[in-house]
Amino acid sequence: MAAVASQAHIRLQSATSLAPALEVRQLNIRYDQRTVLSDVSFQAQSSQLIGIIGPNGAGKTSLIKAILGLIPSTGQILVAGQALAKRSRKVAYVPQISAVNWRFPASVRDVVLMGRYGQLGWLRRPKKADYALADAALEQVNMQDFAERSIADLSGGQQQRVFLARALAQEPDVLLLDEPISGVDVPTQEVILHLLRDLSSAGRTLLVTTHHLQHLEHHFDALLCLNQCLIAYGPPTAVMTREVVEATFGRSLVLVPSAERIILDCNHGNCTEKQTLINRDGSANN
Ligand SMILES: Nc1ncnc2c1ncn2[C@@H]1O[C@H](COP(=O)(O)OP(=O)(O)OP(=O)(O)O)[C@@H](O)[C@H]1O
Repeated sequence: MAAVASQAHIRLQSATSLAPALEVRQLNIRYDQRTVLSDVSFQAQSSQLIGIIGPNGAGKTSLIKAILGLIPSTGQILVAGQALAKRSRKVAYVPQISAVNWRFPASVRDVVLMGRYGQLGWLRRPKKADYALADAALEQVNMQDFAERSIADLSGGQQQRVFLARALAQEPDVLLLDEPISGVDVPTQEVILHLLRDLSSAGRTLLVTTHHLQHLEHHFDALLCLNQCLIAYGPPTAVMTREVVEATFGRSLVLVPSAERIILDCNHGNCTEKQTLINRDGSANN
């Protein structure tokens, strides 16, 4: 009997190890009577760093929230081949900083320890091992010297790294990050993007929403282009075609890197539309 049970366990293990780190099947999201995302299906593998792009209102945040089970949706979400409900602790979330209100007093270490609560339950106190994991997560994002500081006293970029540490303290296999490089300066963007690459190199799967189009080719393994449905999914060089960009953003744009800025320019031969200059910090000048 024990042999049969252990064979079944081995079969389950090999089935789940072959499964993608994350699989979304025919996902539909509606708010009230309005569909905001329809029929989205894709797979993400271990060690992949995936950018989610699309215009305002495309459904990027909604996709992340649906994967986390925070909003109702239909379809299937599988984590390592199992239903999200069984593996939810293996999926961590880093919210958009602007969506978080950190006015209540909490130290950086306390915020990072919150990443352990899923494992602890609300009534159990953190143990030595939980503090060790929280401190290790702070070191990973190079914020160990700030452990005793109040989270409210940190800059946006520092807070972003603390939220990343909180997610890491959860020991996730899949990390979902909502605009982690928005609202921070260029050097901090680079620090965060390199951190994300280190995490994916260590075997994690990362899905990252971004409006910073200039980072796409250098930093992401794959892009998921959304505009109320999945327009395209694949390596940046394959995905960033004129047709896909037009279908995603509603007009044809060419990304031209220059030393100081990226020029988003209309690609129609007879179009008189003005250029949009996107600065390296992501802000736009028309
Ligand atoms: N709680 C909600 N109730 C009703 N509609 C919502 C809700 N949250 C989002 N929406 C709508 O769903 C659509 C998709 O929003 P979502 O925030 O997912 O887009 P997004 O691509 O993340 O946009 P942005 O780039 O502006 O952050 C939008 O039209 C938005 O108005």
